[in-house]
Amino acid sequence: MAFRITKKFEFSASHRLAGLAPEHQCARMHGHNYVIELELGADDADLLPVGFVRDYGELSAFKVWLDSHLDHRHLNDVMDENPTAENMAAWVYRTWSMKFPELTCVRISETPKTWAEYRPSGQ
Ligand SMILES: Nc1nc2c(c(=O)[nH]1)N=C([C@H](O)[C@H](O)COP(=O)(O)OP(=O)(O)OP(=O)(O)O)CN2
Ligand SMILES: [Zn+2]
Repeated sequence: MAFRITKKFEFSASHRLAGLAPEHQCARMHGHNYVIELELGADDADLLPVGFVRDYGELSAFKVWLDSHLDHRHLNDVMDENPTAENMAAWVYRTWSMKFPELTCVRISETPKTWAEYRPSGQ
């Protein structure tokens, strides 16, 4: 795709990761100040006449959902899957790609040093 736009959002939440050795630090409940980025794309022919892939302002619906569903929540209570950054990125993609068909990638950061992304093949 020729055009890509991204918008960044933030939320805070706790989690614990199942399936790790008991002494692994992430097996204990702990929290992160998460950063999440949505990437949307369009080919030249699909750019809106105004010159947008999609108006950034329309992504405010995602912020509303984030604040009500994830912010200051315990992610193990919210998600059916283990709340790793990878699983979260894929879950958010599945949840929002219907609303935003231009969605190409979801990126999640748990710490300033780490990023996980979900980008279906071909996107
Ligand atoms: N591939 C993944 N690895 C880890 C995930 C994950 O979601 N995907 N999650 C965690 C923990 O939840 C947490 O993010 C800790 O990460 P880590 O970078 O290991 O923690 P630190 O900040 O303490 O690491 P430093 O080495 O001190 O910077 C773990 N792994
Ligand atoms: Zn963690």
